[in-house]
Amino acid sequence: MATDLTDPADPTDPTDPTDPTDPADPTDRRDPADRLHPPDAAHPAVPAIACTGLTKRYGTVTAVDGLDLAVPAGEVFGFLGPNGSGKTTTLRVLAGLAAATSGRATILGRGLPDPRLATVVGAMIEEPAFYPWLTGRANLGVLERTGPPIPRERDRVAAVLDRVGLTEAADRKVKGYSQGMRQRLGLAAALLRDPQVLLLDEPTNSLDPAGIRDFRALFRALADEGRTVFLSSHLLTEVERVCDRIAIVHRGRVVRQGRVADLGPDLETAYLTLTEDAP
Ligand SMILES: Nc1ncnc2c1ncn2[C@@H]1O[C@H](COP(=O)(O)OP(=O)(O)OP(=O)(O)O)[C@@H](O)[C@H]1O
Repeated sequence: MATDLTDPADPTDPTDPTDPTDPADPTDRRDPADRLHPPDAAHPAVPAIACTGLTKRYGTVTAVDGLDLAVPAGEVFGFLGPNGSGKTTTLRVLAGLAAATSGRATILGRGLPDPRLATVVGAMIEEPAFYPWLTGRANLGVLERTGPPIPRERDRVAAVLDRVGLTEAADRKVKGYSQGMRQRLGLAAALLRDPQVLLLDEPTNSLDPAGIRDFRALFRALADEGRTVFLSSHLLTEVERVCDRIAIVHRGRVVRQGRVADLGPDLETAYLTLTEDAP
């Protein structure tokens, strides 16, 4: 992906979406997504992720159908829905891997697509691709050298390998990795550039119980650091344990979003009721 190193706060940058307007100003009639700010996750008025009428069609298939979403910064947000309801497609659009057919999406106030987001968004979507004949550490080294700039840290690769519990296996070739180890390496790759927003597609689906527990703690720690973790999942119990809020998507639309506690005592019942005519 091309990298634009333009200073986002540079007033001479014509593409700079920074807008000094107070986002809480009730007299400002513009679309909230147009009242833009520097990419600052700590700014409470700017949702980390916002979608308005987001639509993605593949030929005659409408994968995402007018999806509205608001994900606050600094939280773990669960994106739930039946098979084929549009979760991965939404994540692909948010990660810049697919273009929306219509509608609007912003991350940290920046309208998509925006190449500058490559430095503040980390993604693990579908099966992460790695060179099988290289070690996990070497694969991350390739990403470190080829992508957008990386935080100045003595050994960033070692730090993220440690964070996902892969230090011991770091010098083994990826072709010998289990599914769960690949998933850990995928998360390490997503964390490499110290992102403010993480987009994770079913990040725990190959992990053993200890791995799920470790990832849960990691997601919470990332959110406590002010980052936003947006994850899709079918594991309702896990989502209940780790997420602050959720959205339930059905046939490409959000049918419910809010705090987990507000969905009633039983997330499974709420989910099944809202998606009962799913194929
Ligand atoms: N590249 C594509 N070409 C055509 N149709 C696609 C493509 N990608 C997704 N779709 C269709 O879009 C719809 C949504 O798919 P998507 O993968 O986003 O669902 P999902 O909610 O992630 O499903 P799952 O829970 O099974 O992973 C499905 O009908 C799927 O067949």
